[in-house]
Amino acid sequence: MIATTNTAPKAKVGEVLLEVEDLSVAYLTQAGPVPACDQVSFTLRRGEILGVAGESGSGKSTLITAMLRLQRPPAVTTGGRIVYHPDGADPVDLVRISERGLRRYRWNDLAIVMQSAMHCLNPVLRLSAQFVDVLATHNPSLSKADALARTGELLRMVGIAEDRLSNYAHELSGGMRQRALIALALACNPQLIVMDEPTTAVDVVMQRQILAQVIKLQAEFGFAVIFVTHDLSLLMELADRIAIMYAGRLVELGAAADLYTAPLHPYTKGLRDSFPPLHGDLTELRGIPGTPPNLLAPPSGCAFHPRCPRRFDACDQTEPPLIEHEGREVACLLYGTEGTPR
Ligand SMILES: Nc1ncnc2c1ncn2[C@@H]1O[C@H](COP(=O)(O)OP(=O)(O)OP(=O)(O)O)[C@@H](O)[C@H]1O
Repeated sequence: MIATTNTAPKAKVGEVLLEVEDLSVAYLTQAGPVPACDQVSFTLRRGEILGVAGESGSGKSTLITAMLRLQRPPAVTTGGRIVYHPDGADPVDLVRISERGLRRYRWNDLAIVMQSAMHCLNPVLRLSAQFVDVLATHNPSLSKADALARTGELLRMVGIAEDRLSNYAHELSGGMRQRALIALALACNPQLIVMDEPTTAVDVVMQRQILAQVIKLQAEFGFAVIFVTHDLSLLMELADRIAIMYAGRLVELGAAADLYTAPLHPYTKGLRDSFPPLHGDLTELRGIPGTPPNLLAPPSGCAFHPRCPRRFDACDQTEPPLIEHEGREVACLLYGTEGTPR
């Protein structure tokens, strides 16, 4: 009998897992640094599902790749800390830990499912070989037969029949590849799975199905999830809390239902009104006029002010800090330090 899957002990659900503090990441381009992630801070608890939403180019992928230190040049982490609290051990700062030290946690504790499933699976290896490789690396004493049995179990968990074990990546549909990657991410019983929205090869219905499966597994095993998407209505269904990014900054963070039903930031409201609600009557969709800024030359003050229906005089001069307001965090001058809307 091989060890079955188990992850974060349920009793620990709610404890702090990760603290991201003032994380800044820039792409050092010939035209100058692009501050794609600018002093982002949030705390993630064990077993929590955090959604990260924002338009294309708002810095979501930059944030999550930097969190696991998987960014590639020209991206550079220019400041901040990512404090990971391993189960039963002292916290570590993932920004400063050695590459070797980091390897201990990456995949074992902190797994990521990237946007492009096709490119993450090895095209010349059968699925079975890829899983056995990963399992053997993390548990050298596992026999091949046990590794294969465990692979079958992992694939079943994400709804892939075992007869796919001998398939190559190109023989799988986009949705299956995505599921296979999720199974691979689950292989080492992680504490956290970070998922970037699949942008190609998976339609919206398939995306919902895959996510529903992840949430089911999450409920069973208790790992935390960070899920990145454009689609706020999807997060409203799945996430405990939602973080909204605009031009590399966190502009609102709060409980999913609060943020969706009563958004504070005008950008959050615009984003919400750009997607059809999952339930209820169809309403007219209103996009957000204008386009996200060029981060090489961002607008002065609040980066959203040129597109904001509620801007006032100070908005093009003062960059709003992220403050606490009505139980959530928001970066908008409409909400003063006294906590009252102006
Ligand atoms: N290799 C790069 N060189 C320079 N700038 C980059 C590079 N990659 C991304 N950027 C810039 O960084 C910013 C954030 O990009 P990022 O991909 O993180 O956004 P995103 O919210 O994940 O977008 P999407 O939803 O389209 O994936 C954008 O302005 C983008 O143009």
